[in-house]
Amino acid sequence: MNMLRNITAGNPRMLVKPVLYTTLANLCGIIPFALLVEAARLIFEPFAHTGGTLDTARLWWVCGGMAASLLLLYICEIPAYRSQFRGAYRAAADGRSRLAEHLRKLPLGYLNKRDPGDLANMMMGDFTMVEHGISHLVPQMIGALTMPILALAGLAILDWRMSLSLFAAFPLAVALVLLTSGIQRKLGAAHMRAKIAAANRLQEYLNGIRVIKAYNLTGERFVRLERSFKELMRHSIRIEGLLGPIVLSAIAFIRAGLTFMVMVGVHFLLGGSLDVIVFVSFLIVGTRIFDPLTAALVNYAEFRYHEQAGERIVQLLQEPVMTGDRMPPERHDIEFKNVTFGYQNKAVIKDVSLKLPVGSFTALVGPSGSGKSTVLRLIARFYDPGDGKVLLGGEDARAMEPEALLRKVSMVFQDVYLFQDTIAGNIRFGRSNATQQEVEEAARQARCHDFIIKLPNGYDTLVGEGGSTLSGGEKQRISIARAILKNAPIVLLDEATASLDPENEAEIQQAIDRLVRGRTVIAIAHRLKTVKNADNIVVLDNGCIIEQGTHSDLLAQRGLYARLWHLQQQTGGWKMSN
Ligand SMILES: Nc1ncnc2c1ncn2[C@@H]1O[C@H](COP(=O)(O)OP(=O)(O)OP(=O)(O)O)[C@@H](O)[C@H]1O
Repeated sequence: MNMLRNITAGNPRMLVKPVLYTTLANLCGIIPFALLVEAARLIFEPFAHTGGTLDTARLWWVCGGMAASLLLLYICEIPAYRSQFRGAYRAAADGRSRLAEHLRKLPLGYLNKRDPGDLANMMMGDFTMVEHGISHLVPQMIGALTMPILALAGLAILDWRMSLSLFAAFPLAVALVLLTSGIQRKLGAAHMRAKIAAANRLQEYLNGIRVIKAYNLTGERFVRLERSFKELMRHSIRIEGLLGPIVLSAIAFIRAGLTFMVMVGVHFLLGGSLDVIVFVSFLIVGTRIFDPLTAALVNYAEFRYHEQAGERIVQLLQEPVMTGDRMPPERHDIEFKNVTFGYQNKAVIKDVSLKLPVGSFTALVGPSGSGKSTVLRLIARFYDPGDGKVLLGGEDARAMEPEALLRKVSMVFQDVYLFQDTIAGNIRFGRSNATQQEVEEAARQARCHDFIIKLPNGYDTLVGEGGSTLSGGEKQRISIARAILKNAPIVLLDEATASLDPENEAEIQQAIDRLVRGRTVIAIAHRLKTVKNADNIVVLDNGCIIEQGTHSDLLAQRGLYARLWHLQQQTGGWKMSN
């Protein structure tokens, strides 16, 4: 049952139709075969028994029956074929959507632990294996087993001794395959790991191609990629090299069964206890069932390998998603109550308590790695705190439905991701049902309308994956337009202007001013002048709040903020660092 659950990526019920239709088609496939045996019996009858005559009328009926059964077989095979392929592609398409949905609901902490290439490989590669399993391996195995099982039953009626001798070695072949299934599984798992590692290294190579070129890491120097390919080659050779002899030995056992049956048959024939026609029937059937049985064994080994791909999907689908089903309240103040949080074991936010009243502008400043981005991630509930609580409108965010909570939050980060879509489509990610007018109004407020209409296709211009066809400043403004369109009451900003030229910076600052008006805002600031007017400036150091207050309060305290302020005043103040 586990195997069936795995090969269908957790949905074994979808096998019902393909299995039923395929079994039916295979049963129909037995009819011409049985008629062939009957035809052989009729033809050999006159030679086997003195005085026997050829029953031509019956022989013609048998021939007619064979033709009719071929037509029936064709009719049965169509729904079988359709259900196999429809089932396979539907299972993969539904499964991929289910997994994508599940990934979205998993805590970011879980996703961070996994290589993105691993997940991409699972989405495409593992589901392709599931498709192949359902469309080819399952039906082939059914086909390969139906005929021999029925033949065994039919032949046992004719002569049980012969039937037994034909299948005598079969249990040995099955035992060999089953006993080695542990080794097969281990080899399959190692091969799959090597395949995923190679896919990950390839993705890393492609993503980092600019750095690789810039540092001349191409060719032999990029050994990681080469090593992963060689490792994959080694595992591929090992799996074939070890599994091949096992399957070949099993096939040899089946072949031995056929030879054994011939020897037993000759013995009984010479002893007079076996009818020559029965012997001929066994010879016809024996040679015909050899191929499907061999195919069943090869299929089984392949099936176990494909099943592991499904198992990986099933395991991922069982990872617990973020809990919480309460709707967030209409109050939009935020409070951190003694919050402690660490990505792994080390705490990066330590006992932080902080209040962000409705409509206030709070700035987070502090050295690199002090935990500013982590505070934003906790508000958006990308993670839940280890200790303490994050309250939204006075209620614990942990009890809230993560998606409903995210609807309350707009985020503008330094690295903007634009999807491979039109500019309008990208802005509409803020609110999918927005009209063109609303999209353009948001773009105007975000100071990007003017550059958009100068593009060849205006709002319908396609931007590449990751937004690579636009400048950094343009991408930033589109992401602000997106946030303006979303119109959420809470805005999280990771200082967007840090790496831009002054002209772009001024435009983005104006766009941000429009975005934050009247909302609860928390902004990470690297340059202190951008948050001089904030209602509250919170200074973080090593995960702790060491100072907070308005700009003038903090200058008066003469602490870290005051020191950094003066430093930035003297240097023209770029990004703050340790
Ligand atoms: N996904 C993660 N997994 C593990 N550790 C992380 C992760 N993200 C951040 N950290 C660590 O947590 C600490 C705080 O990181 P955070 O990004 O919150 O700091 P920051 O103040 O925003 O830094 P910066 O100003 O450089 O962006 C750092 O030591 C960082 O290395």
